[in-house]
Amino acid sequence: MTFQILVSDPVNQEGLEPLLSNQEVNVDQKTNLSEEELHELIPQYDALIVRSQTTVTASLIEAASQLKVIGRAGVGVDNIDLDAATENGVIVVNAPDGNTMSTAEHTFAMMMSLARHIPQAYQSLMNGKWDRKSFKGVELNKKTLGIVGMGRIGTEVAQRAKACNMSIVAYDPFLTEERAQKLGISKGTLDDIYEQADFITVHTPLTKDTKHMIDEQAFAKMKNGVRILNCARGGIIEENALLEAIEDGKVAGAALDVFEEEPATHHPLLSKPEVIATPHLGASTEEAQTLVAYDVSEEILRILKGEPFKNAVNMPSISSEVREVLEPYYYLGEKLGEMAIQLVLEAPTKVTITYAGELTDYDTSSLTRNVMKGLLSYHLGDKVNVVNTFHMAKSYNLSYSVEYSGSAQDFTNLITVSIETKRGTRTISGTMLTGYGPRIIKIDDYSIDIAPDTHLLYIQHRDTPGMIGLVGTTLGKHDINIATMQVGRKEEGGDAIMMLAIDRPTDQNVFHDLGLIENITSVKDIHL
Ligand SMILES: NC(=O)C1=CN([C@@H]2O[C@H](COP(=O)(O)OP(=O)(O)OC[C@H]3O[C@@H](n4cnc5c(N)ncnc54)[C@H](O)[C@@H]3O)[C@@H](O)[C@H]2O)C=CC1
Ligand SMILES: O=C(O)CCC(=O)C(=O)O
Repeated sequence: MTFQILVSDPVNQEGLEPLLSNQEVNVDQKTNLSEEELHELIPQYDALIVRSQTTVTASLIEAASQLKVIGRAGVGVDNIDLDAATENGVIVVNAPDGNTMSTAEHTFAMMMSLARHIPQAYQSLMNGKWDRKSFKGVELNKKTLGIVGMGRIGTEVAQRAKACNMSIVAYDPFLTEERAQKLGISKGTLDDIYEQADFITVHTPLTKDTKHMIDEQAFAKMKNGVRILNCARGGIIEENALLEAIEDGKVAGAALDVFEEEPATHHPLLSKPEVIATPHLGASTEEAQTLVAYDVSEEILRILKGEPFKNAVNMPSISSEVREVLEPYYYLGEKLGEMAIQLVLEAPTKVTITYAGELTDYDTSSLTRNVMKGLLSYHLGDKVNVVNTFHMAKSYNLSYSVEYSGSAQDFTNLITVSIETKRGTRTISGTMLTGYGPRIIKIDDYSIDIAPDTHLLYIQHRDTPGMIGLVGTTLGKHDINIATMQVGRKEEGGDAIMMLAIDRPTDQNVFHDLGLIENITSVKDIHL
C-alpha cells in the first residue's frame, strides 16, 4: 500500500528527503491551493504537511476521510483546528526544536536593530540622505530585558541577552526559582516585567490566555520609553493598544515579525517610524527549514507505519523509556477492552481500569487509551483510535476511571477492566507472562489462563460430570477444532465456565446445538 501525502505550503526539499526517497509513500507538493481546491483534493490523502500559510479548519479535517496525520513543519499549531483533529482521530505533530535557534537569533537581530534604528537608517541612506542626527540609539548593555515565555526560544534569547550584559526578568508559569537561578535570571511576575523592563519580548504560543495579554492596561504599567518585540505570534500584543502606546510616546519602538492577520502589508503599525518589521521570518533560515521539514517527515513516516512517535500535540507525549516498558502491554490492553465489551449485554455506563504490580510505577495513560480504543472500536469501528478514544467515550456518555492497586495477586503485572451496566458489572483481567506473552487470567470470579486468540467461545454452565466431552463432541460435529480449552469453577457442582480457543468462527447452528446441552446456561462467541 502506498501512503498519499500532500504538502500544501512551501517546505524545504532537503528536509522532505525521508519521504521523497521512500517507496511506500507518494508526495504531492501543491502550494497556493484555494480553499475549494484543498477541500476537493484532501479526501485522497493519508497525511498533510503544512507550515503557517494553510489554515487547517474543522471542515477541511471532516472532509479528509483518509487523513491520519497532519504535520506542522514548525512550532505554532494555531493554524490547525486541534479539537477537530482530535475528534476525528487525526494526529497532529509538529517540529518543536528545529527552528528554536533561528527564531532566537532573529529576535536578537530585531532587538539590536530596534536599539540602533538600523532599518530606518538604511532606508534613509538608500534615499540619498547622510542623516546622523535622527538615528541616535540606545545600548543593550546594562538594560533590563523582560521575557514573557521561557520555553525553548525564550531561554535562548535570555542566554544571548546575558552575553550583552543585560539583566533579565522573566515570567513563565512553569519557570521555577531553581531554573531561573541556574540561568542567572530573575523570576518575576508580568507586573515585575512591566515595571522594570527597558525591552520586553514575548515567546509564548497564542492561546486563550495569551491572546491580547499585552493590552492597554499592561502598557500603562510599563516604563516610559519601553521597547517591545514580538517574534512569537500576532495577537499576543494587542495591536491597537500598541499603536496608541507608540502615539502617546509610552513605547519608544516596536519590532514585529508577526501580525494578527497575515500577510499584513497595509497595517497601520507599519506606517509608524518607531516600528520595524519583518514578514514572519523568525524560522526562515536554511538550517531551520531543513531541520523542521526533516523532523516532521520522519514523524509522519513513523505514524503511517504504526511506529512510536514523540511530537504529537493532541496527545500527551511519553518518554522513550516509558514507551519501551508499556509497548508490550498495548496489545493486551486493547484485547482486554475488546473482550470486556463483548461480555456485557447492555449499554455500558462506566469503565474502571485497574493497574497492579510493576505497571503502577509508570504513567499508564497511553495504555488506558489502548484499552478504551479496544472497548469502543468493537462497536464503533475504525473511526475510534488512540487519539480520539477519550473524546468518543465522552460523546457516548461513557465515563471511565483508572485505579492503581498494590496487589497483582501472583503476577508481576495485572490489568483489570470492569464494565458497569444496568445488569451489573463484568470484569476481566490479563497479564503479560514472560515466555508466554499476553494471557487472560480471570473473567469475573473465575480463574482461567488463555491467550487472547482470534476466535473464543465463552460458555457458562453448571459444574457436572461430562460437560467437556459434550461440548467437544458438539463442536466436532460441526467440524470445529478446539485449539485450547480452559475451565474454571468457584466450587464443586456450582457455577462454572469454559473458555475455548477455536480454529474458526461459530454460527447459529453451533449455538443451537450447544444450547441443547443440559446445564449450559449461556454461550457467547468472542471475536478479537
Ligand atoms: N516567528 C516565527 O517564525 C516563529 C514563532 N514561533 C512562536 O514562538 C512560540 C514559542 O516557541 P517555543 O519557545 O519553541 O515554544 P515552547 O513551547 O518551548 O515555549 C513556550 C513557553 O510559553 C510559556 N507560556 C505559555 N503561556 C504563557 C503565559 N500565559 N505567560 C507566560 N508564559 C507562557 C510556556 O510555559 C512555555 O514555556 C511558539 O508558540 C510559536 O508561536 C516559533 C518558531 C518560529
Ligand atoms: O513556517 C514558518 O516559517 C513559521 C514558523 C513559525 O511561526 C512556527 O514554527 O511557529
